[in-house]
Amino acid sequence: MKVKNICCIGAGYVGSPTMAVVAKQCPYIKITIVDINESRIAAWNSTDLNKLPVFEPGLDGIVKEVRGRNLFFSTNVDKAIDEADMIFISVNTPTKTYGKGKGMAADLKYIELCARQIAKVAKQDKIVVEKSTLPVRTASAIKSILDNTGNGVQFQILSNPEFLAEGTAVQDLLKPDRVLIGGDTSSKEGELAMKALVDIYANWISKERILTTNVWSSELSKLTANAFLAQRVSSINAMSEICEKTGADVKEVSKAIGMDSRIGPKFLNASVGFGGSCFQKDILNLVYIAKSYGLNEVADYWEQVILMNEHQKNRFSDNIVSTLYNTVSGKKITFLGWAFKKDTNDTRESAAIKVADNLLNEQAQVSVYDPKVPEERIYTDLDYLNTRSSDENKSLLTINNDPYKACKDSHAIAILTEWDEFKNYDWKSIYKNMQKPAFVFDGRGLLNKEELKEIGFIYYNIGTGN
Ligand SMILES: NC(=O)C1=CN([C@@H]2O[C@H](COP(=O)(O)OP(=O)(O)OC[C@H]3O[C@@H](n4cnc5c(N)ncnc54)[C@H](O)[C@@H]3O)[C@@H](O)[C@H]2O)C=CC1
Ligand SMILES: O=C(O)[C@H]1O[C@H](OP(=O)(O)OP(=O)(O)OC[C@H]2O[C@@H](n3ccc(=O)[nH]c3=O)[C@H](O)[C@@H]2O)[C@H](O)[C@@H](O)[C@@H]1O
Repeated sequence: MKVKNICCIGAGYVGSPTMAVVAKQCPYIKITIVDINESRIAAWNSTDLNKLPVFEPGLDGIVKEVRGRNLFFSTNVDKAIDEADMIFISVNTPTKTYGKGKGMAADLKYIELCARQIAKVAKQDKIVVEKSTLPVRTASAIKSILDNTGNGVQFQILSNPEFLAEGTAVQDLLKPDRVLIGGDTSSKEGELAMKALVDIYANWISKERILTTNVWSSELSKLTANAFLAQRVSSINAMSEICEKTGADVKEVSKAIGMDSRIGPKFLNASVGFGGSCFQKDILNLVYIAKSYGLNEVADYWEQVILMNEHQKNRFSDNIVSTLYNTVSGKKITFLGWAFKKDTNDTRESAAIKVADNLLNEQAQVSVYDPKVPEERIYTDLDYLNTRSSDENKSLLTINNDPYKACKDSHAIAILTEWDEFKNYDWKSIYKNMQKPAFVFDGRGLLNKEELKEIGFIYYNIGTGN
């Protein structure tokens, strides 16, 4: 079967870049991305490419090329489902905030709504692809809903988790390390459905990189990959604290261990803590799954990755307070960066949020500059914590579109995101306009320590003694 019409439910950070790249590489497939969020769809349809809801290097060019050709954004979910041969579900699967599994399990209500809607609308056989990250065995729940509430048509469920990282999404999609497709390997229909999806990717990805497995292995591999990646960050962050106490330098340690080909050099940058919408959520989900099978030691093992990450964020803000003579009350502290990593406007679970909250508890005046994150997003992130009223957050935290103004008169600068532009600032002029002594707390090991010290800054880096 050759797929000619795709519907993708969910126009977020995954659905839209992924489908834009599929549309670019497969001009013969008509793709409609649908979402219930009208303003998000309107923004994807905006003629001003700077207004696209997701900032990703290279994405605007691709959207310009394919939008209106074979890629469409719409709120008409039923129509797109009806017309499609293959439907990708790429909706959010956040941590549950209520009921059983609160704070740990994945909330699958959006997934279930999609399944019920597909079942209601579909009048011909469809292949349904799980693109969202899901707990292992979710495919059986989706299948049960589709088979029991559908119109008697046949559904094949595939798992096709996404491994793109934000900030490099386009490159990751064009040249993935691998594509993973899980399906029903025991039936002819299952094999055919998998082949239909393999054939789409094979338009630009070599067959050796397209891996097919049973559906449970595919679902679990996604959670496993994120757990391993996050574990590496927590591991190097744990070493960073030992480095600070012993005079070792975490960058040198990373380099030394990374040259061992069994360890490898990537993902060994010590930081203020990992953020992003998925690492924490997916590990919590894994911990919940382990606990639900009574595997308490397994659950505790993975939970430690999150606990270490919390510790890293707290110890960063604690260090700011203790270094500034044990009080930051009324002192201006400037945050350079709010996004959870560079080259994205995404702030979900960004370390900056927790660090800001801790400092605001100490009555600091926090001033924020981020090149891509809009002002209202920053306040929404803080308000979501419910630590203090929205008015209080607004009075304690200010946002500035000019980094030099953001830094003026501050006692300390904290680097929360590794945006490249921070390296090229005129640090002499920033120093001149700050309170003295002027401190820099580099949560990303981004700046040139010697240069800053030469200017007069007192400079703290994660993972090096002073
Ligand atoms: N953000 C990332 O880098 C990655 C995310 N993932 C996974 O992909 C999934 C989606 O993540 P994001 O794109 O970041 O989420 P997102 O929150 O940016 O986008 C999800 C979209 O789905 C829409 N939606 C929810 N229910 C709907 C429904 N019933 N009908 C139509 N639209 C609906 C929402 O309005 C939202 O716009 C999650 O499971 C996530 O774990 C996987 C790999 C990378
Ligand atoms: O499922 C997902 O959502 C995605 O999660 C991560 O991608 P992402 O969160 O976009 O970004 P990463 O580059 O993995 O960074 C995550 C966090 O770890 C931090 N990090 C990363 C690497 C490192 O060495 N040190 C470090 O602190 C980053 O600053 C960031 O806050 C994975 O890398 C993707 O493969 C996966 O698809």
